[in-house]
Amino acid sequence: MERTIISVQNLVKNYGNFEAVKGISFDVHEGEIFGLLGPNGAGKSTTLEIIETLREKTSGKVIVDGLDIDKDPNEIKKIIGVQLQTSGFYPVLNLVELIDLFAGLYNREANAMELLDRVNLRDKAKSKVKELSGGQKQRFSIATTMINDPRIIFLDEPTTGLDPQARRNLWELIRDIRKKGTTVILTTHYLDEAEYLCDRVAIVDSGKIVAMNTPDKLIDELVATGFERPKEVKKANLEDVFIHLTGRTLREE
Ligand SMILES: Nc1ncnc2c1ncn2[C@@H]1O[C@H](COP(=O)(O)OP(=O)(O)OP(=O)(O)O)[C@@H](O)[C@H]1O
Repeated sequence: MERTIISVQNLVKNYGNFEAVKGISFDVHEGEIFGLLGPNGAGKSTTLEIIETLREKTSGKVIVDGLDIDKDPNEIKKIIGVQLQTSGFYPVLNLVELIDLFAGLYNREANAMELLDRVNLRDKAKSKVKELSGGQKQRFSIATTMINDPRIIFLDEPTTGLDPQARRNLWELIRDIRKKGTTVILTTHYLDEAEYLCDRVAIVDSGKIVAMNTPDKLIDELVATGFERPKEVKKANLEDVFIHLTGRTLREE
């Protein structure tokens, strides 16, 4: 039996008269990668930020690992890791110094080199964030989510703007984090990413969940309605060509 680690019930968020989130409910199971998919403005980031305790909800109930967001937001903060935009990092500090700074804020000891190893950035330990490539910046921001050894990490569009090799590298990193027992909740616009990474997805549209299941079951449900994709005449696509020619290894270093 799966254990529910996040429970969202009838969540509503209004910005003035505008209803950004219109009463959504979902559970995230411990140890899974759960994806929120949806077009721009669907309400994905708003939903994540409410669960992260960074944004006030209008109504509804959110329970994170048994803790009520209205009663124990500070306890929730201790067990989650939130990916920050890399533009927010202090520009004068190098990667090790930034990790030490965050560890201090969490009141924790952190082994900076071990964390950098996990995201394949040991050789950049003395670099500043602005000296990193896009993929390296994303990997570093994921490393910072793990400083407090969280039970759950939140990733908001972790691979947006990355090249195919860097995306695949990040997918393996996210799977590796899950393999070590951390629950992952992420948002993405990329459906191939959701299909490859997520155990279950919720498709959000205009503030409502329109479907929720494993990617496989959602596809089976669509096929059962008689839907058929126009026949693919080629056995590969342009991305296959690109990866075949340029390989899977990271090129950013
Ligand atoms: N602080 C705010 N004040 C007013 N409206 C907001 C605010 N934040 C978000 N919105 C609106 O709420 C809606 C949902 O925004 P949200 O950022 O949650 O969507 P999203 O699904 O994450 O979109 P994206 O994929 O573009 O990041 C949008 O219409 C947005 O314009």
